[in-house]
Amino acid sequence: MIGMQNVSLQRGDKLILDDVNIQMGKDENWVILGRNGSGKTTILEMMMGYLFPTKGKVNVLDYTYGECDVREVRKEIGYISQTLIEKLALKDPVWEVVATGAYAFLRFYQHIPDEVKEEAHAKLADIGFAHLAQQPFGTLSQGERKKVLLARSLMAHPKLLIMDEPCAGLDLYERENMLQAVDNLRKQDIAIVYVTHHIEEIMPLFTHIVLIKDGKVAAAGPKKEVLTKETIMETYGISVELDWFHERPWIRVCSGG
Ligand SMILES: Nc1ncnc2c1ncn2[C@@H]1O[C@H](COP(=O)(O)OP(=O)(O)OP(=O)(O)O)[C@@H](O)[C@H]1O
Repeated sequence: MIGMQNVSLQRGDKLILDDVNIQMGKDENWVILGRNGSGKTTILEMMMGYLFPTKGKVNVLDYTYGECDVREVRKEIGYISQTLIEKLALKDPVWEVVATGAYAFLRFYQHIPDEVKEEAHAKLADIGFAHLAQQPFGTLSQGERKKVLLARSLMAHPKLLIMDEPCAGLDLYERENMLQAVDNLRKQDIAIVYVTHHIEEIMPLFTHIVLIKDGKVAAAGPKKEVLTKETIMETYGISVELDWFHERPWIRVCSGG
């Protein structure tokens, strides 16, 4: 599904990624964890083909970057980030914002085909938002906007969905609501790559974790092997106790770093 082989990225004197090797298989859903500035977003941007490595190779789906048309790859990937929310039209009705996902447009300037309209309404109904369809996007809460973005990303029937901190800034209720929508994606044939700062967001659908430290892979593999109090200490420099409850990891901090 995704392969990064000996990937490094140098910007001036700074080695942002240092010999990163990650192999994400089909039927696996991955979480990327790491401290601020460790290189997580840089990795996502390489997966999207927005950034190219100074060394190494990146394969996504059946494509190899550098040997394919990046626009073709992007058609098969959904990308959810705060930056995208900021670019969408706040005055447009919610269903229209969802419909733009079918073409990766930011807004429509032409007729929207009936079947696209219908699918947008159906996607909103799937997340329990049929009642919000006509409301201007800008009037929604942050949590509602993020769920709408999720519905929008599914309009293009992506094979891969990349999510950069989709729960950032959400209250407990909105976060759990969003996480449930993410977990429900298990019913669809989509591989997910998810970046977060919050370990408890690792929902049961996630199978694998990669820990990034200072631009390097500190550990990668099946979630229960990779996520331990020792690896958390190594990555974050904080001593914790870790418990799995309802197939989600929860941490208790023992002492500051
Ligand atoms: N063009 C650039 N020139 C120099 N350094 C850069 C450049 N772009 C990013 N960086 C640095 O690369 C590092 C990794 O950034 P990145 O945004 O990938 O981190 P992150 O793990 O996503 O962080 P956060 O969790 O805070 O979002 C940071 O230290 C950042 O300052």
